[in-house]
Amino acid sequence: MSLDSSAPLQDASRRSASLRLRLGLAMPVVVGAMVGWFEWRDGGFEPLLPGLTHAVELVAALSVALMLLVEALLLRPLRQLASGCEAMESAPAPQAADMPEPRLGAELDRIGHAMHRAQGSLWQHDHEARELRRQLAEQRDLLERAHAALEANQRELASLARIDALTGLTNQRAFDESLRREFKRAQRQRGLLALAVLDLDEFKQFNERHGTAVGDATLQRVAALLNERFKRDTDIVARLGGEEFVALLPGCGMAEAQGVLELVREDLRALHLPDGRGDLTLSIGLAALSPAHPYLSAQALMQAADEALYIAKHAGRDRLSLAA
Ligand SMILES: Nc1nc2c(ncn2[C@@H]2O[C@H](COP(=O)(O)OP(=O)(O)OP(=O)(O)O)[C@@H](O)[C@H]2O)c(=O)[nH]1
Repeated sequence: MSLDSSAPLQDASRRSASLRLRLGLAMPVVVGAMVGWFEWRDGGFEPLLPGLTHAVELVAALSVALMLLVEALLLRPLRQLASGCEAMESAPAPQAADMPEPRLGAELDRIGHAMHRAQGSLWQHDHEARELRRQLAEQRDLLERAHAALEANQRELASLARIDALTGLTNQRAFDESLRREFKRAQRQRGLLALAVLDLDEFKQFNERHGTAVGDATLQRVAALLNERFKRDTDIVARLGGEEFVALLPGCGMAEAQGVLELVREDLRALHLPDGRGDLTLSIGLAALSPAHPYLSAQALMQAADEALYIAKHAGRDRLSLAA
């Protein structure tokens, strides 16, 4: 069954022509009636009769004018609308693919896609930034730990720089500082300060007989002996190097120091460490600062103790020699 799509349009066109015809007939009647009513109201039908021709002309003119007005304002637009509809109806239906997308919709779509891509990109950047922050925190943590380890190492190094690695005693550098400090203090306070230099006898032979490892162990035992004998907080025992030790005894005079040092010599002999000639022995040089026996400087006191040691060695070793 086929549908005639032009039928409603033809019907509308027919109704438009019929309307025009009815208006053409009704208009003179309506206008005539109106003119008649105005004439009757102003003076009845008597004055109308002589001017009938004039009235007919007036009705005809007004009817034509009204017809033209209706034609221009109503009928012509209606016809144009009808022909427009007719054209739309007769045009082939556009395929969906051929239909251009509305411009606004396309723009909104493009903006939507761009925003979606920007959102993805922002999310990616945010993710990368978080990852970078995490790595940065890790690196900072590592750096802080490395810094702490470095500080600990530096402290240890500084401490090692003041300590003899083999015996754990104060080393020469730290001892020199202590000697200068204690000497000045004793001078200022007119106090006592004893300084002993202790040197193992014939230690070269001892090493050769027992080996360096035993020699090392022996140096450690001597260090322990000295630590045992010089226990006061103010006592300072150091290893100057090789088989040479020192004991700095603030507040200690010559006689008191001599007594303790003789005990140290006995302690060592009691260990019975054979060196080829007999047991290992010590030679000691002792010097002491006192108001009665001043020295000009810490170096002078040290030199006096060294000279006393030299005398002890040349006097046959295994003895304590007092500085003059
Ligand atoms: N085992 C060991 N031996 C050392 C160390 N330092 C120095 N010596 C040794 O101590 C010996 C010192 O020898 P010398 O300076 O001739 O003195 P000595 O043999 O004790 O002779 P005198 O001092 O004159 O009695 C050398 O053989 C050094 O090698 C050490 O740290 N460990």
